[in-house]
Amino acid sequence: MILEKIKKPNDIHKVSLEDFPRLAEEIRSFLIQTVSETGGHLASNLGVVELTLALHNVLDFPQDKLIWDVGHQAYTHKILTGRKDGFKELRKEGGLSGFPKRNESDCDSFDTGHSSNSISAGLGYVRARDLLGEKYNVVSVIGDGALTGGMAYEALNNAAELKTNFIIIINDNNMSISKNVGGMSTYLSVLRTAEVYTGMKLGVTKTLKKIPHVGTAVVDTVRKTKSSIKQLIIPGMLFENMGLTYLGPVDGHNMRQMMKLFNEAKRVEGPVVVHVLTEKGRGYGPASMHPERFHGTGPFDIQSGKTLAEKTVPCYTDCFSRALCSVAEKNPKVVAITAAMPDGTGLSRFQKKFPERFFDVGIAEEHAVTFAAGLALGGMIPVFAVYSSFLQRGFDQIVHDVCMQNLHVIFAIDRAGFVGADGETHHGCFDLSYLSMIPNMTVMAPKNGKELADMLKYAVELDGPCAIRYPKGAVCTEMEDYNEPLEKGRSEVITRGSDIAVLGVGSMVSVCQKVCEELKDQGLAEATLVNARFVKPLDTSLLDELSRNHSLLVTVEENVKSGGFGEHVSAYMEACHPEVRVLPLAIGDRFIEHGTVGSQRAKTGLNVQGILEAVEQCRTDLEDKRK
Ligand SMILES: Cc1ncc(C[n+]2csc(CCOP(=O)(O)OP(=O)(O)O)c2C)c(N)n1
Ligand SMILES: CC(=O)[C@@H](O)[C@H](O)COP(=O)(O)O
Ligand SMILES: [Mg+2]
Repeated sequence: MILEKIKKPNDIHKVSLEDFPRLAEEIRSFLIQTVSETGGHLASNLGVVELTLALHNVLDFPQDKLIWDVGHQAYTHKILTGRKDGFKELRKEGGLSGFPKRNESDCDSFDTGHSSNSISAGLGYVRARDLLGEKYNVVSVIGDGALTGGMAYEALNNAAELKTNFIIIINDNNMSISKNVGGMSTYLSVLRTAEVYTGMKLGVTKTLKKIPHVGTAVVDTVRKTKSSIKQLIIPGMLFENMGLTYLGPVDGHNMRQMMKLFNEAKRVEGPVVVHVLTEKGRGYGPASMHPERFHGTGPFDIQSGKTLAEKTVPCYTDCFSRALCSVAEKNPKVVAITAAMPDGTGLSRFQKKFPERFFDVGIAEEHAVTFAAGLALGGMIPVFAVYSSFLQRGFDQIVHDVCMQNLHVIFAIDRAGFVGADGETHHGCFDLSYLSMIPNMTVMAPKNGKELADMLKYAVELDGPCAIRYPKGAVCTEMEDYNEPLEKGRSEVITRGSDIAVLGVGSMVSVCQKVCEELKDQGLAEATLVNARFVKPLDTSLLDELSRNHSLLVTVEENVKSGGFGEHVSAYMEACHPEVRVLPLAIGDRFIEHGTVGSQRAKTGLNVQGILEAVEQCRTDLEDKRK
């Protein structure tokens, strides 16, 4: 095994070029075997094996800086930097992260997880390097999907002014998670067939030279200008016209060609774009045939490619997906938007049923929000289905373009709360805070799948901006008999008791129900259980009512404490009912790394045991104070 020789960074330099294809094969077998057991991002990683080998061959770690956009494709980089043994614990608590992490290795130059920021980060490194008079290479690797995100263009625009070396690699596999979309994707397709243009270029040169007296001079002049004759033939040489050198396209599975080009790129005094063509899922039949299914996968059977999930339980995404189609059938104004995640958000079903009312805007959450604002003003009812953590990108647009104009835009926010194996970059634990502080916004969270469907119907009828946030994973089917009609800003009381009231938000309601049962089993008076339903507007009339026969209100939410539901309740109670103690339970002021959702909830005290302990502690404090 050649792979056995790779124990630490730069060991690749000891491998002879002839052995590279075998090494690539060994890495692919290792990746397939490992990910089939642990789950992870397989297809993208299989596509960049040779690209990573070629890069490692021309770079030195840790002094050179390699920044992987999104970072889901950095497995080979991890293997080549001495982390192969860690793959047994890939994405598990305390184990190897699925993304680059500076605290995991000094060969990881930037922590990533969200897309389209690698060029900005790389450019920052370049400017710092030059200011400090240091000498190292900076390489940002960005996928064709990530290149649909606005930040990438802001960075390219800025990078164009550089006079020193900065290598930007476009890893073009003609796929985002799903089929890539938009004009840039089309443009890359044109460049992909550049051999055709190379042929034409020679042809045109010959033709020009045939023009009597001036032909040769024209060719020479064009050659001498920076623009090169290529521009006469390739329509819109976007990168070159901007001031970046464009090299490629090069076969991303041909290591010799890539290394030659990378070495050339290192010599360019300025920003250089190297266009590398790769195949997503390469080397594993099921993944190359279904790259979207193997983009991120759970454990699977290598032979058949089938996932090993014991049984398929319906998830919130599925529930949302059906509910949306149902409201869209009744209301032709309902349109749906995704930022490159039709499968993850469940919009694929809508896309099939209502193709003309479906919009995939690429990985462009900021644009999606303002696009929705325009749709709303034009008379449609847009539903932007998006993961909580990715919506963070669109914050200003929510404030400025949607809420300030009080527009009827619906945000269907998936993956709200902990997400497990993807870790801190992907948790949706800020949305309750960053949404509920914006004027005009209504913020809801359903206790179960049935309520999610009801909230969506309600949101379509409502006017003004509105968000519904729901968690990753299996849908809660408990408490389905509790389904009072939704009323703006009104919570739902599930059980009425006294002394202690437990107010849960969304995913935490079923957990709170178990807490109340436990409290009852402990011989305490029956606690009141409240399904908050609305985080904004706050149900202040219920809080007034609860203040009459409760001494303690416990709020529980899968969101950071700062700016969350609990803080809003605390502020109100302090102002209006200071005699009632509020115990806000939420995520503390820190990032929670990868693991299982269960362990992440336990770590932050958001499980039955954690809540009971906090309540017990609080009651003891109250008792002590009374004495
Ligand atoms: C801001 C943001 N939105 C959405 C995502 C989800 N996401 C992760 S990878 C990906 C597709 C990336 O495509 P590409 O850059 O071409 O990489 P490939 O998977 O093809 O290697 C998407 C949409 C994300 N990580 N960050
Ligand atoms: C890398 C990335 O951002 C996505 O692939 C993400 O991991 C998808 O998460 P889900 O598996 O929850 O859809
Ligand atoms: Mg791609």
